[in-house]
Amino acid sequence: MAHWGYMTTNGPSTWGKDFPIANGERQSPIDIVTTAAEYDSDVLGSNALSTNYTPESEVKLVNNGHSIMCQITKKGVLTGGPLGKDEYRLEQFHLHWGAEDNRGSEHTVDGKMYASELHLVHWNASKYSSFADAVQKPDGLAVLGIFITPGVACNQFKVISDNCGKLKTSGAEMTVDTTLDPTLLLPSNTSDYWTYLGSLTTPPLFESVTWIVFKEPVEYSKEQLLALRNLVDSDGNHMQDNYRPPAALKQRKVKKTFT
Ligand SMILES: C[C@@H](CNC(=O)c1ccc(S(N)(=O)=O)cc1)Cn1ccc2ccccc21
Ligand SMILES: [Zn+2]
Repeated sequence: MAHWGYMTTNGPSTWGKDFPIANGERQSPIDIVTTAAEYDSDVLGSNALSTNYTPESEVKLVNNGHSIMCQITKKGVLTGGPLGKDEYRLEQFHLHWGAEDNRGSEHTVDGKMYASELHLVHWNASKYSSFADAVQKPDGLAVLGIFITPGVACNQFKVISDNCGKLKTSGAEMTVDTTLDPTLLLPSNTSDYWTYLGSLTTPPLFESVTWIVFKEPVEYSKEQLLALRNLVDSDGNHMQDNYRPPAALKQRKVKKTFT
């Protein structure tokens, strides 16, 4: 089978051929209709979402052919909010972006697309033994979605944007000898978010993700966004517009932690 991607010939509209779950009941991303989201005080009340990440002492970057990914080696824990007492372990983070600032995010807010979307991927270490074990379980994964909008540079993201040029080709990997604190990639307000049950947004599209999408976007500079657009994908083209459009909400409710 032609490897999946984001071109006309192998993009999101073709994924259902090899991955029938593409038309499933809990697919991601979705359009977040803000007026339809339900305020849920017990999601907020019982225990606030909390992150406890250990800064990486070196940064392992991989161009995996459809995004740039940072592999996490230190212990980082996400818990609380919709995750209850379960502790989810940070595994990796990566991004999706557009060829221009008017598109690139996967989730949309009342139809609005942001220039990019950062995903911090976690797996349920309270219930499963590894990422591979958790990846197909309905409560296996939790992903933090952070909207990115053009503005001032994000200092913590510099180690990635400054090295995209060296990760040009698909399969390229590198280790940068510098620290990175994933906490500093999050927006300042991590209390206000939407949450719903969804899936991986790329094949195999497993329906195993509790999504937590922050309301407040983070700013990256134009140069940082341009660095992403200069990456090359597995077909040797510029890696851009690597986002899946919103899937049907079907019988799901989106919850929000703010009024
Ligand atoms: C999950 C795939 C690899 N994909 C991901 O890990 C992944 C993570 C997050 C997102 S997103 N954009 O939703 O945040 C998308 C994909 C590997 N893989 C394929 C089959 C398979 C079977 C067992 C273990 C791993 C397996
Ligand atoms: Zn993603």
